Amino acid sequence: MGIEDILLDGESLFRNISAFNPDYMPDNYNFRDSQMEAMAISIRPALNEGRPINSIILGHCATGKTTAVKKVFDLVEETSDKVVCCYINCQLHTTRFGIISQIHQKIFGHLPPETGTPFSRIYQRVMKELSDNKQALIVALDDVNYLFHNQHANKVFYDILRAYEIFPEVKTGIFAILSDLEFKVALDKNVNTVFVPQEILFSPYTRSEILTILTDRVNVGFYPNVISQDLIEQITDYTFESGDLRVGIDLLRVVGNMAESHASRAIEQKHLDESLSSRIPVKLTQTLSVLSKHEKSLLKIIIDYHDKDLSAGDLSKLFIKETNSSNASFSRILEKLEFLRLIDTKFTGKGVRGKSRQVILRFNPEDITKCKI
Ligand SMILES: Nc1ncnc2c1ncn2[C@@H]1O[C@H](COP(=O)(O)OP(=O)(O)OP(=O)(O)O)[C@@H](O)[C@H]1O
Repeated sequence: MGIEDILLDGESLFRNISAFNPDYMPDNYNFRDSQMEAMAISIRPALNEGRPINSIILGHCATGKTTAVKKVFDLVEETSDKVVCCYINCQLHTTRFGIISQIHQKIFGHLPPETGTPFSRIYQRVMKELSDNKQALIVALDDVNYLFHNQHANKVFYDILRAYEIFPEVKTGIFAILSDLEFKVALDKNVNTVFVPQEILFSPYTRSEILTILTDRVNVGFYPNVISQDLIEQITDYTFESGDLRVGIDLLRVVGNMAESHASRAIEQKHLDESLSSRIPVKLTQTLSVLSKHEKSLLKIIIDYHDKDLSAGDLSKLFIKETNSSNASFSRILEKLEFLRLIDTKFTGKGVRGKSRQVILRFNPEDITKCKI
């Protein structure tokens, strides 16, 4: 097939390819009723001028936490205008200013000016509006562990939860979403004075639940008979073993594309085999996509020299030479890469006062290179 044929060939196996996108909102959303009820119960007091119940929403990755929160928020906003529900992705918004700006956007429909307006003025404007409208505010902080990095969590929680000290009428609550149970202890440490939450737990999906979810997605995303039951079962096994539902949803998209690129009318075993052999972990792709230019540069240097056993000091010299940045910036970025769990650092006992550190990649360097950072 020539390139033109590929572009013009209207025939597709996908009825709705967006069903495999990471942000797709499934109409059919099963197995999470009890968690969604618990969220509704936490929000209910706010519908009657009470204070919402703070909650921590815990569960491994891809157990449906974000989707459940967004669905409940939509339902609340359809039911009542007494509560403003604001969902914030803390991977993207990590500062007090960034977070209050998102709340501002939710309330006023636009972001505040990025420069020149101090935090306190935006904060007052937001809270005054809520107070005038007698509205409560619920903020869902997704992947809240990203706020621990620069010790922003405590301030952000304080900003939101202590609004009543200045505006007694404003009732506020937080849903803190965490996918790594280890971080729960860190959250307690970071915000224990202001945040005493109830827990809403998202347990991992069973194999049969995964099968149902993937089958639903197949029915929305592909035309009938594009994929056999046997292949769906194999993808279910692979997903169950990986412990990440996103792997299965993404794999469906990849095998569909693979079959299309072979101009096949259906997905075949060889397409699945080929897709599995060239897979990049989804989680890795996601993490790499939020890195800045300098963060990527340092990661590339670490990859290039990963088998040379260089110390952090050696890497620092290479990084400074390539990017013209300072040693402080090297240390900050190294710490961030470690925080994102892309690398580990280990003291070797060598160097000045035994402070020399070795930097170890936590991922297969080939996988990172495949992501074309
Ligand atoms: N019960 C379900 N039914 C259908 N699709 C689901 C269900 N649970 C999760 N998904 C799908 O799995 C993917 C991940 O879900 P979601 O982002 O809500 O999980 P999460 O727990 O917030 O993940 P993370 O902690 O990694 O951010 C999404 O594509 C979502 O549509």
